[in-house]
Amino acid sequence: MYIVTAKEMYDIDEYTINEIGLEGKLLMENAGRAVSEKVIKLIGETEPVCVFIGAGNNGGDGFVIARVLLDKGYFVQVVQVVPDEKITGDALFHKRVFIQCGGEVSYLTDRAAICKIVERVRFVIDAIIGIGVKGVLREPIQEIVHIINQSKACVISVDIPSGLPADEGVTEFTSVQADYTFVIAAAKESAFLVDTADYYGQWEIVPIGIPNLVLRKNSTKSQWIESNFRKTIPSRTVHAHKGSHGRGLIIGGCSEMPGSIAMSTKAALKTGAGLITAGTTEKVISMIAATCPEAMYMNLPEKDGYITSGPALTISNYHAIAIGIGLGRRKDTGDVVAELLNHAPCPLLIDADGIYHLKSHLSLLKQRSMPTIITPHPGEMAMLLGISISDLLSAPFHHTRKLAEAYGVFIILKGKHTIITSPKGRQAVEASGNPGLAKGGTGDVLTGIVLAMMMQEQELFDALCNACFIHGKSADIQVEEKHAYYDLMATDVIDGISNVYRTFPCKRE
Ligand SMILES: NC(=O)C1=CN([C@@H]2O[C@H](COP(=O)(O)OP(=O)(O)OC[C@H]3O[C@@H](n4cnc5c(N)ncnc54)[C@H](O)[C@@H]3O)[C@@H](O)[C@H]2O)[C@@H](O)CC1
Ligand SMILES: [K+]
Repeated sequence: MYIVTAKEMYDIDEYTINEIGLEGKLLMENAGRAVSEKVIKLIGETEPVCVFIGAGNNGGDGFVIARVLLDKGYFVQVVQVVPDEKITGDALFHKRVFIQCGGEVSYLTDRAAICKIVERVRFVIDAIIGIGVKGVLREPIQEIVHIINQSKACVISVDIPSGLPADEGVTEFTSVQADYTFVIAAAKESAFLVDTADYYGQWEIVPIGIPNLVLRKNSTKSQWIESNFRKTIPSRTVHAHKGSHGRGLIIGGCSEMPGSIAMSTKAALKTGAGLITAGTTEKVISMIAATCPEAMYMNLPEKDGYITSGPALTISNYHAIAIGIGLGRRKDTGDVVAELLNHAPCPLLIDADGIYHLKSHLSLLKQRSMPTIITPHPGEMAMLLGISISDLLSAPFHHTRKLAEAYGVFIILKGKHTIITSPKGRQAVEASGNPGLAKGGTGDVLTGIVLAMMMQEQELFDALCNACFIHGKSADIQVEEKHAYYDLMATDVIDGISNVYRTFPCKRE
């Protein structure tokens, strides 16, 4: 499930056509057929359909769809929204084939005529513009898009809702609001962004015969889905003992936030960590020890209820360390974060208040010889970058990659579409989870899950993706089986980890 920019998609098309030898006309035929199949499943047998067609290859896909539907006996009306001379190349080829097969094409831009057609059909297929859109839609297409959006018809977009940019970073646009989008060959970046994702409606990718190797060669991003989880999650061997699955240390907690470290610790153990030590203040230990009897505890020095650095903090004996949850923002607490950045001899995960302190110690990241992972939400990420949240969210792939590459850090940018980025710029989107997760404590649970995954035998990037998958799927299964978005609690997400392992057993189990 690759994710591409418009340029990457054009490179993929070009390589497939020129190097692999699959002609453009054939790809268009495949695209139109693949979308038609989905459309037929969606609309049933007798519904009249109107296909709106623009000047480029997206319109060419529209002519193929119109032909396939006509051939299957549907009443198909084709509205071409540009003059005849604009239809060229492969699109013109498929327009001629459509007409040869008995199809009729009307060139229409008149508002009244278009309103009349749209009122009469229950389904509109939007093949006006695809990934070739430049800037805000010009007239008369903009008005036609408004008419489509105001109609009661169910709108099915081909590849991308017309007018919507494929790439991140474009903030001004007018777009078709689709109910369904059948995306050609690979997902486009805009399907994962806060301001553009909803225009797609429900969407799915349809393959059109582009070889996988071409897709792989030309994209650096993909979606992390169930099959990735099943393939990469390591099995537990029968000879394993608690030391085989990682000794982890979680540092955090203060008098006001004792529960956070309890949840991270529990989540780490539930995810499969062998041994977890919670490093926190004496008071917090006394508050949480009974809730998590499986954990060990490290009593850390404190000042006014917050952890400070001191000799009690021993860090040499762990496979991975997490710091930040419920830590507080005092300067001397930040010194503990700096100490770990300087001396932690293992992978280090920094979250929550740890990320706040990291802002003053960013340069230390570059000199670490072991990996560092940060798990910011958009507010924390924007703070690290010194930009606004809206700027971050308009181009999250770009901004996270920039920070990851500049500081050699792995980043999990949390959100509806969580983006995982490696220091080399590899990126994955993990999209499980639901609005029930928008609640205090769920980030602490994720930290525990990530720490546990970091200590299992898998590539670190895969481990981070799998952690996000476990967290999101746990919430999804809980909501499917016994909770609602309202009452899902962070502790329910911990309990639900069992469901994830039972629902998606790893292949060797
Ligand atoms: N071989 C290929 O390249 C394939 C391409 N495919 C389809 O082709 C699409 C890309 O095709 P194209 O590159 O021809 O581009 P599009 O078909 O997306 O759109 C280009 C047309 O839109 C017009 N346009 C752009 N911005 C506009 C604006 N702001 N206002 C009004 N009109 C505007 C342009 O004048 C141009 O005529 C994909 O989205 C996909 O649907 C598929 O058929 C598969 C194969
Ligand atoms: K379209």
